[in-house]
Amino acid sequence: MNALHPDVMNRPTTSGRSMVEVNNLSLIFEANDAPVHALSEINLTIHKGDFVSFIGPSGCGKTTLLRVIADLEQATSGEIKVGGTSPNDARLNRMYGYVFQAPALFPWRTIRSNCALPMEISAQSKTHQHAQIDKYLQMVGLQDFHNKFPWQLSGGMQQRASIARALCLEPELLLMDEPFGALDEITRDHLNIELLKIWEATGKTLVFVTHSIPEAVLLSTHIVVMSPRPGRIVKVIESPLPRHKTLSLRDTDAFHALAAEIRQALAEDHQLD
Ligand SMILES: Nc1ncnc2c1ncn2[C@@H]1O[C@H](COP(=O)(O)OP(=O)(O)OP(=O)(O)O)[C@@H](O)[C@H]1O
Repeated sequence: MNALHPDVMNRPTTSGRSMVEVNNLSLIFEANDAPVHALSEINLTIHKGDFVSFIGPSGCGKTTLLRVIADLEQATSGEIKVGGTSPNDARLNRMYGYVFQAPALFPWRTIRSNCALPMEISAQSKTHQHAQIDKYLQMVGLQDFHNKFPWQLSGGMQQRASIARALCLEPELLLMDEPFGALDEITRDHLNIELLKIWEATGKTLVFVTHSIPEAVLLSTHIVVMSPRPGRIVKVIESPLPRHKTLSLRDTDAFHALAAEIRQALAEDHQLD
C-alpha cells in the first residue's frame, strides 16, 4: 500500500467532476483614486483533468482570477469552491500548486533543496521528500542538475524546477501564471510539450494564464477569453483538438480555426484589429 502523508490523506475528498466552481463572482480593488472592478460577474466551471487557459489583454483580471482560486485575493461578492471546499480550506489542505511567472527559487539553496522547502514546511519525512524530488526532477528532465544552484541553470531550466517543486506536494490542481512568458520561443515550445506530457502523465487539473493565442490553442482543453474594464469572461471555448497534442498540430487547419475563433472573440470585445 502507498504510504500517504497524513496531510494528503486528510484532504477533503473532491467528489464529482468539478474542480473549480465560480458563481457570480466579482472583485473590486479599493484604490486611492477610484475603485478598480477587476472581476465582474464571473461564472466558470473547471472540471477535473481539464487544461484551462485564461487569455485576454493586460488588465482583464486573469491573474486576479487565478489568485482568487488560490485564496490569495478575496472576492467582493459571489461564490467560489475549489475541490468542493472554500479556497481557504483548499489552500490549507495544499490542494493546489502555484507556479509564478518568475521561477522564485532561493539562490542559496540547490535545486533539490528548493524543491524540498514546501515539504519541509509541511513536516514530511526526509525519505518521502527525496522520493518526491527524484520523481518530479526526473519528470521535468532535471535529474542531473539536482545539486546545482538556480543561478547555474538557464531560465527555462529554473522554470522546470519550479514546476517540479509545485508537483512535489502532489496537488490535484496546478495554477500557473504565465510561467513561460519570459522565455524565448524555442524554449517555450519545448516547455509547452513537456507540460502537456506532465499533464497527461499525472491527470492533474491545470489552470494557465497566457497572453499567447498559439500557446492557449496548443495546451488547452478549454480557453476562457476575458475582457477588461470591468474584467469579465467574454467566451469559454471548448477545444475540438485531441487532448494528446504535438507541435506539428500547429500546421493543421483545425489549429488555425481555433486560433481565429479566439482572436475574433478578443477583437469583438475590444476592437483590437
Ligand atoms: N492589489 C491591487 N490593487 C489595486 N488594483 C489592482 C490590484 N491587483 C490588480 N489590480 C488591477 O486589477 C485589474 C486586473 O489586474 P490583473 O493583474 O488581474 O490583470 P491581468 O489580466 O492578469 O493583466 P496582465 O496580463 O497585465 O498580467 C487591473 O486593472 C489591475 O491594475
